Amino acid sequence: MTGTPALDLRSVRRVYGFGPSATTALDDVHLSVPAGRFVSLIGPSGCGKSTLLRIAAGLEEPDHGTVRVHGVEPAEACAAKMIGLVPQSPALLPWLSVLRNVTLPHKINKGAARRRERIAGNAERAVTGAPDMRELLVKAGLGEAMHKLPAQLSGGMRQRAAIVRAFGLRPDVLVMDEPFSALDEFTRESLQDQLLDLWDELKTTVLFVTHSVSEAVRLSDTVVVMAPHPGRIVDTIEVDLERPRGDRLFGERRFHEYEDLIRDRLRRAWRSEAA
Ligand SMILES: Nc1ncnc2c1ncn2[C@@H]1O[C@H](COP(=O)(O)OP(=O)(O)OP(=O)(O)O)[C@@H](O)[C@H]1O
Repeated sequence: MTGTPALDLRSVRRVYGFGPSATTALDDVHLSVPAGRFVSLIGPSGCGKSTLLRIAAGLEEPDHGTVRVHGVEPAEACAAKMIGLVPQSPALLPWLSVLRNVTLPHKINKGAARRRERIAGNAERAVTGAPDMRELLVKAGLGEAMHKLPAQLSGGMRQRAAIVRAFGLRPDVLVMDEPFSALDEFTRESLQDQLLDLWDELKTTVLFVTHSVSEAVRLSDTVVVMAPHPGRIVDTIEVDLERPRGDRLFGERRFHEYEDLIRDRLRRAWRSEAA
């Protein structure tokens, strides 16, 4: 897959509604993400982050422009289960144990592996198959909880289960829409650690929406700053901090310099809107 970006959006435009009440959610968006990168989208409310995610995940089509996922159209990538989605609140099936919830997608999507193999250059990932879900649950701190029902878990545990489930199909691209926004700070940091561990092990490309500057810096290789009216990309910042990025990172000057830089770019995005 060398050379073909995991995600490639060119001149993407998305407008909701018509006439004077139309909203340009995305205007002339270009984004190319090499395979294996962790990219965060950050920006004021309404700047089109979720719209961009939905378009990248094939849940919505742009009005103009092209989108490719490992060189193919999002619909084809979806059919081959190359794209995983973690929404803001975890949608687990309440009558199934955690273990059955996370293994279910693999069971019902067996045909996807064959489709994936047929997509040029993608055979290598497809044949490696699904990771051991019990092992992933243990890694995510859910070893004791794997036979419990979702209702018996805390919010943070449910979100961890949803992340493990998304990784279960070994998606080439994982899109995550503010998955930790409803959690307290400590749970959030612990989930960031676990997400980074899983990402490091499975080498998935991640597109992650967040409102938290420190979360974006801690997790990402690249932070994409967006501005609204019209929704657009205004800055792309490469985060050149060593990995693994444990708690120690919070004490490092360079970490805070990146936070300051991104806050400054966000302020400019706000000002450009107000002007
Ligand atoms: N289905 C829709 N119909 C009409 N307008 C929509 C629709 N979805 C999004 N929009 C509008 O498009 C713009 C971008 O919305 P989007 O949800 O992508 O922004 P966001 O950056 O994710 O916002 P937030 O941070 O508040 O979640 C907003 O003005 C929103 O009102």
